[in-house]
Amino acid sequence: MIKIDNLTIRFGHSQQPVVRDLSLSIEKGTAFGLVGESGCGKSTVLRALSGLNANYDGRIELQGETLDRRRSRPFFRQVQMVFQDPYGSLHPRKTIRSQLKEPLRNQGLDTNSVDMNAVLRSVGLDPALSYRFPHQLSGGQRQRVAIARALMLDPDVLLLDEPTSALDVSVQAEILNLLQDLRTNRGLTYLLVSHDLAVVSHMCSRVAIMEAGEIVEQVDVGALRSGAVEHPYSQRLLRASRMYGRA
Ligand SMILES: Nc1ncnc2c1ncn2[C@@H]1O[C@H](COP(=O)(O)OP(=O)(O)OP(=O)(O)O)[C@@H](O)[C@H]1O
Repeated sequence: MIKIDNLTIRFGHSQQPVVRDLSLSIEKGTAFGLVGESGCGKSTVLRALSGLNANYDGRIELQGETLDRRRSRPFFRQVQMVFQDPYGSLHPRKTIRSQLKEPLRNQGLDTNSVDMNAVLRSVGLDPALSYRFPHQLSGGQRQRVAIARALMLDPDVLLLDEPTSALDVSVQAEILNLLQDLRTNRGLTYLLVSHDLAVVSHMCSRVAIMEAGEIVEQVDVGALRSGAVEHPYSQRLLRASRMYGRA
């Protein structure tokens, strides 16, 4: 579904790239995790893939087609992003209803062409909440709204940037389970960025471990769960995680 070849990203005139020669591929209908410590470049990869940053070297393919650096409208029907902080990603003075219609407006589609109430129900929200503003919802409800907005165009791929790390621990599991169910029911493909090995091991079948802009190792989730990682950095990350001792 997604193939990234030799992605390199620099900011400004810096010689030192923030992401260096990164390659990975993601099978359709699977969830792929990108993990690593804060600042290693995970979000930068996601932003390049999503079209938010067109300034990269290398090649990104979607379903076998190389993407133009300036993404076209159809790209956004296929690929949508969910950010870490739903409060920041939702407009404070617009109702949920109005914000859910935005992706349709951006595509020049009739805003009544999608059954918004059905989408809201599919993320576990009562459609009556759509007349509220973001501050009138809980953190978990807001993230459900952000997920609903990403689903309005019925995409194939969701790019998930730390989708639960701004939430209470009790709510995190609910949102992760929701994302799991949505992927299965809709046949979605996920690229999930997280600093939390427990989250990626719960959600993903394949995981790339990133250190300072480079992937040091890619493993199946079984290897992660059993501690069978080889690179010293991966071993250190595993020892430091809350998964340590559970394997
Ligand atoms: N627009 C930008 N201009 C300059 N430097 C940037 C820009 N965006 C990111 N960086 C730098 O790139 C590096 C990687 O940042 P990035 O946000 O991708 O890391 P991350 O692994 O996602 O970390 P976190 O989990 O904390 O978000 C950091 O050193 C950051 O300061």
